Amino acid sequence: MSLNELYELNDGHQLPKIGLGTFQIRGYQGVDQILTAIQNGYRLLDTSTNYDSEGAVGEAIRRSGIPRSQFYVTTKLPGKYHHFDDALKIIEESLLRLGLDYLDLYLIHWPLPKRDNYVEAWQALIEAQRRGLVRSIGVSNFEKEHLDKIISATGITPAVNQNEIHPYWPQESLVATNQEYGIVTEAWSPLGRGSSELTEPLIVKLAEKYDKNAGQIILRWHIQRGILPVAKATTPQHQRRNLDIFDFTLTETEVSQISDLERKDGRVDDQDPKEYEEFV
Ligand SMILES: NC(=O)C1=CN([C@@H]2O[C@H](COP(=O)(O)OP(=O)(O)OC[C@H]3O[C@@H](n4cnc5c(N)ncnc54)[C@H](OP(=O)(O)O)[C@@H]3O)[C@@H](O)[C@H]2O)C=CC1
Ligand SMILES: O=C(O)C(=O)[C@@H](O)[C@H](O)C(=O)CO
Repeated sequence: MSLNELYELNDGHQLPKIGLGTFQIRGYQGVDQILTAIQNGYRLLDTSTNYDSEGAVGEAIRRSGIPRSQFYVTTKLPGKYHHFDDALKIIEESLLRLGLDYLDLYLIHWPLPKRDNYVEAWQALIEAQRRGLVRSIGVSNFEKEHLDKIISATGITPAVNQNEIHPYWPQESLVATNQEYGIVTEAWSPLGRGSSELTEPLIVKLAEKYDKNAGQIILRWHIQRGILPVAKATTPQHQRRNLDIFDFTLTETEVSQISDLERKDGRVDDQDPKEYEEFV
């Protein structure tokens, strides 16, 4: 397996095995940090209208001098735009902010089931794909019941579900559901947002065994579970190391041992998709 291998999506498109998260990477400094990541080899860039980093992502792509066709750009629909016409307009706004004429992947950021407009939002994404604004469409933070509802209402299965996944929150059941439905799972906060997961004795022991660092062990665990981690890294050394995870293999037992680090309160920020309301 190598960095150049791609995940195949259920709509015929592809995605790299790992991406760069851009939550809180913005402004001129953000452009520099994303440009460095691109120079270090990242081609999948994950942003969101909610992050206010779409401008920095687009500028870094332009400054890189690398053809747009080599990038995989993802952005996401905020909850306040879960209505059909609004969603299509904000997708166009994202394209304007990024300075691109299509998106590779567009996700509903959160289902917001209390508001219960996510089926209408999904219908808008289907229309955006039909109009050629986006290549692939997917969801984020959707659980089985939310997936079932949009699939039965429209007959269209998302290509991707981006979920919170890290060693304290491995989400084995949801990952299995995504797999059963032919949906590629992306992991957000794949490193537990740089928390104590990186100093867990098991992770440190495996890092020594494989002559890697803790972040690389965790990212390798995602890859061997068939998951696409979207890891944020502003430090150039972290950026480089996080791509250097394709020259070793954890044993099946080690993969299971890392999953066993699960905690009941393992979420990074207590964001339960059944309850969570976006901050805007
Ligand atoms: N769909 C959704 O609802 C959500 C999506 N996301 C997406 O997921 C992305 C990643 O999640 P995020 O919450 O940012 O957290 P991550 O789990 O990616 O952790 C990022 C932190 O880990 C540090 N780090 C990165 N690599 C290493 C390494 N090799 N060793 C040690 N530390 C390391 C970074 O430091 P440094 O910056 O110094 O390199 C940073 O502090 C977001 O940026 C966003 O794109 C996030 C939350 C929710
Ligand atoms: O970063 C994102 O994509 C989010 O959805 C945010 O909610 C993030 O997880 C967060 O923690 C904001 O405080």
